[in-house]
Parts: sequence; structure tokens; C-alpha cells
Amino acid sequence: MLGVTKTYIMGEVRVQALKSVDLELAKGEFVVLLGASGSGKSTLLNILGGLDVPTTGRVIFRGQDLTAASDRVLTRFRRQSVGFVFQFYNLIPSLTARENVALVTDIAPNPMHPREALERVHLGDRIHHFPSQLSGGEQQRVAIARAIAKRPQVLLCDEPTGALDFQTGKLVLETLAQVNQELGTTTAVITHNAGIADMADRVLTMRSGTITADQRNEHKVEPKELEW
Ligand SMILES: Nc1ncnc2c1ncn2[C@@H]1O[C@H](COP(=O)(O)OP(=O)(O)OP(=O)(O)O)[C@@H](O)[C@H]1O
Repeated sequence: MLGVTKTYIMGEVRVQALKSVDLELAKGEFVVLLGASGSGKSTLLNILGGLDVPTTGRVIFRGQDLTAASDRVLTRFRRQSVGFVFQFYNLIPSLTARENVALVTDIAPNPMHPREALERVHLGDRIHHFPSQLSGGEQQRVAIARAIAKRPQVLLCDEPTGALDFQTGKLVLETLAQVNQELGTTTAVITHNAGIADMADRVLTMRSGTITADQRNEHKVEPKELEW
């Protein structure tokens, strides 16, 4: 993205959530996004994933300018190229794990079989379970299976461990690291836990709508070794 700004106008109040952000993500890299509440992390992620559009500036994906794209092209970009994982899983309670994943594989052009996606997150033996029959960490892994089943080029995760305890959170992070390695999916993870940054290739820090630090980790730490 180039020179991206985002201004929200609520009546008299204008909030500048992003102020001229330039950012290029490399294929396959694992990026952690840190920053205080309100610094613009979710706004940045939503614009990267085509869920929101910038007020000014450009978003380019593999040479294609998404800011100039029609709604149809943007919808196709979201549907085929981006997987999303949110803090509260967003599974449909009346559908099994397999059916939750199948919702996405039914509309993607070259998806994995739902069973394969669930096996990748180590839930091959839970495919007929409903969300209420799964723990929080397992539900989040179903959400990850759903996000990767379409084989997206980009996986965007907004506080994926925010609702989980330490050990369960680490399991979810292990799953994200493993998927990143196996599928080569460019992965961006928003977190409040600075300790998680040690597992990333690259760590971005945001403050008041700008990226104030952009660092590479020379040595990545395995998720199971993380402390926070
Ligand atoms: N839809 C919206 N309408 C109006 N203001 C918004 C909207 N979304 C975000 N904002 C404002 O933009 C700023 C950046 O919000 P954003 O959610 O991107 O921050 P964040 O770093 O993700 O915060 P958190 O860590 O609390 O989720 C905040 O001041 C927020 O109140």
C-alpha cells in the first residue's frame, strides 16, 4: 500500500485512523503488528484485506490496483485471495466444523477438501462436532481451517489469541506458523502481546495511525518457546 490514509467522519468528529502509510508485504512472510489500542492496526488489516477502502492512497495486490477496482473485482479478491481470522472465531453454531469450512470451499475456485483443511489444524477427528462441543482453541482452529481452505495468498488475523488462555493461544500460534510454512501464505497477525513478536519474520509497530517501527527478526522463536 502506498500513501494510505483513512479518515472516519462521525458527525462533527473526524478520526484519522491511518496517516499516509506505506507498506509492502513480501510473499510468504509472517508479520506481527503491534501497537496501542486505537493506533490503527485493525483499520490497516481491513484495508489490506479489501474489507474497507482507504480515503486516499493506493492498495496494490500482485500488480493490480485494488483502489481502482470495481466491487466485483474486490469481492473476487476477498473471496479467492484473502483468509480472515478474528478474535471471536465467528463460527455458525448450527453447523458442524466440516460444514463451517464447507461454506467457504463451496464458493472458492480451487479449495482444499474441508477434511484436509481440518486435518491441517489437527482436528481431523472433530469434523462432525458443533462449535459448542469444541473448546475455544479448537473453535479458533476451525476458523483457521475455514480461512485457509480456499488456499488464500494472504491470511489476516486480528487478535487470534485474544480470547484464549496462554497455552491454548500458543497452540493456535503454532497452527498459524505451520500453515505459513506449509502453504507459503503471507500472514499478518495483530496482537497486544509483544511476546508473540518473537515468532515473526517481521514486526511492525503502529502509533497514532502511522508505522513507527519496521523490524526483522534474525532468529525466529518457535511458538511453543514464547513467553508473555
Ligand atoms: N468504523 C469506524 N468509525 C469511526 N471510527 C473508527 C471506525 N473504526 C475505527 N475507528 C477509529 O479509528 C481509530 C483506529 O482504530 P483501529 O480499530 O484501527 O485501532 P486498533 O489499533 O486496531 O485498536 P484495538 O487494538 O483497540 O483494536 C480509533 O480511534 C477508532 O476509534
